[in-house]
Amino acid sequence: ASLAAARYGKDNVRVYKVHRDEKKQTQTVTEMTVCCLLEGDIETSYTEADNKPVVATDTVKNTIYILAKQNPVDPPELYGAILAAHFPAKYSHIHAAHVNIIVHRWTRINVDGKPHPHSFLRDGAETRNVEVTFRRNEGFTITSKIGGLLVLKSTGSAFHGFHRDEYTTLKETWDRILSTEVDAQWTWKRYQTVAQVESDAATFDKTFEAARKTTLKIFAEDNSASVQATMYKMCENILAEAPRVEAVEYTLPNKHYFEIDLSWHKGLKNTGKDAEVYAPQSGPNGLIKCRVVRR
Ligand SMILES: O=c1[nH]c(=O)c2nn[nH]c2[nH]1
Repeated sequence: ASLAAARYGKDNVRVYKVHRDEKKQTQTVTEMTVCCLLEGDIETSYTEADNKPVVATDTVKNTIYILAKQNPVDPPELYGAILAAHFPAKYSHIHAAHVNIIVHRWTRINVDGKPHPHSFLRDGAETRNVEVTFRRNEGFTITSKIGGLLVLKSTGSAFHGFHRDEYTTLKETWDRILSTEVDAQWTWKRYQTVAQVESDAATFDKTFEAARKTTLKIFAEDNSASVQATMYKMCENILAEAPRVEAVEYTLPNKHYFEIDLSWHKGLKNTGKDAEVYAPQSGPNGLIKCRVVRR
């Protein structure tokens, strides 16, 4: 047998950082969960029980905290790049690092119409995520993500004209509930240095906000012919708004809400245009994926 691939490190490293603006008497917080995995000349630690090449995962964890203290943690793309580049720079036998960051929501609380200086709420399980791979002599591959953005529309969604045969029972519909949990990501043109990533810092934030806004706008306004058709429009818009983005990928579960026929009860009408009470389904669910690139 031989080792075909190997990477190791620390996962689920929870990090909180506060920024205190003395002048404005306002504090800002960031909370994230970090995974950092290393690749390099580490084969003998697997094949010969030789621990000499092992930078301990505990050391990786310590490094995550130290670099969070010494560097900005926002945008996560920049902190991810600083962290990923650190290991090949520090350890000549480590050639690549893979960093995954999940940024959790702490939205500033508005009290009596005013943003509170140091109080926040977790308004949803939605996260902003980043995946950074740094490989010596190759630079950074950065992917930015929206995770877990749960949306529903009560109409404005149809699904008809699909293929029918002896396996098909699904009825066509011109008016259905559409609900999904948006998992969207966009991959940037390769960066060569941390300085180049830093020079684009504002672009990462701007693009995240634009992608989120576009997703919600198209979800709401598109008279959806299908999940496929609506998600393609989202991807097209993001590519148009972010010239440095090379590809956009969406993964959308179709979280079904089924009509409940109640006509057996005294002829109670609750289907078609009379449908009001539905059964939300945990599963099975549709799962629709796409990757859209520039022509
Ligand atoms: O939007 C949809 N796309 C599909 O492919 C599909 N299949 N069943 N329902 C569906 N809805």
